[in-house]
Amino acid sequence: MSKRVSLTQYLVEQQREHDNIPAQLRLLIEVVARACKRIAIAVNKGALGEVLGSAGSENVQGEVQKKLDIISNEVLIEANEWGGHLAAMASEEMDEIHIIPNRYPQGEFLLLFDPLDGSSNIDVNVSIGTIFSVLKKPTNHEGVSEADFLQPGNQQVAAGYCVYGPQTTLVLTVGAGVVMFTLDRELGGWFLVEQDVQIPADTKEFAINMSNMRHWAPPVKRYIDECLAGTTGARGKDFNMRWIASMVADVHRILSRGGIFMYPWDAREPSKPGKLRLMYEANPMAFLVEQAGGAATNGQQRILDIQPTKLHERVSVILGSKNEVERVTAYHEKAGKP
Ligand SMILES: O=P(O)(O)OC[C@H]1O[C@](O)(COP(=O)(O)O)[C@@H](O)[C@@H]1O
Ligand SMILES: [Mg+2]
Ligand SMILES: [Mg+2]
Repeated sequence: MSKRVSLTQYLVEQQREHDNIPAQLRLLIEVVARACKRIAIAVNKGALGEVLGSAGSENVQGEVQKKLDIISNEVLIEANEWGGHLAAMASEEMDEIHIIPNRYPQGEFLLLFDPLDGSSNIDVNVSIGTIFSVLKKPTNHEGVSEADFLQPGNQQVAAGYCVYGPQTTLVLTVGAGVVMFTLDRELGGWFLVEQDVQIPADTKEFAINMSNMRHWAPPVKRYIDECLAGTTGARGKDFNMRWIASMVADVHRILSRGGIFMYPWDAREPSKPGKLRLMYEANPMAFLVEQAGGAATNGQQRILDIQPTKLHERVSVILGSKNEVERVTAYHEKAGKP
């Protein structure tokens, strides 16, 4: 068997040879990876660990929280609080930002996460995940506030996710391509399995929740109608469809073999730009997808260029294989908003 490269080894080598991972960021990524390992263990125990089912509470977006949403959030907070790398954290499951308490050393980074993505799949034993994003705290003032988090995604210094599926895999970018590490449960370590991940520019596979079709805007309807028409329509080729309902798992498939993922604006709640969260879901995934040669827009503009106005902001998401994303975006441009 060829020599295995561990996550630590990979990060240290990147730091030494390419100077693209400062020591504090490397340590922060390792802490997040350790937290994901703990979440993976809890996910794996399932009913035996009494982690399934609803927690009986609601988060700031009015969604019912699952026990694992709360457990994963607590694991990430606890693991990252004392390390000295962070100034504050923000989570899909917390109304407000979590400032690192004074009793711990303060760091220069901000960590944002969707602790458990794909909550509707927890109890049915389908792949779920954790998504994270790292920003630098602005240095022009003392202390930290929510406003410090409101940076466009193009300011991210690292982003990634962990997918808890048949394998537990950590996918990471620090702005120099995308790498994947799989957890070896016996050894308890992460090992490099994929380097320089690339998304093919063309695809014949789309992912969208088709049950919302009647609520879509015309450009999305046009694109999907053309895919469904297959060889008999404008595209002249047949398409396949996949929808896992865990963004992490759908994006992981796209990073592995290409495809397009869409959770567009729809008319069910017209005042909301979309279902997915800009800061915890769209930005980190857009960073990864672009770093793998793909594209990510909200139909109007590059997701990474959106200036957030609030922490829990939602956004329409179209991402994956470049040529397909550009096609859907062009359909939006022709049609005007949304
Ligand atoms: O059930 P729907 O409407 O198809 O939504 C599925 C989408 O919702 C999400 O589960 C939202 O994430 P959370 O589970 O973190 O709330 C995405 O992962 C997924 O793409
Ligand atoms: Mg999510
Ligand atoms: Mg979630």
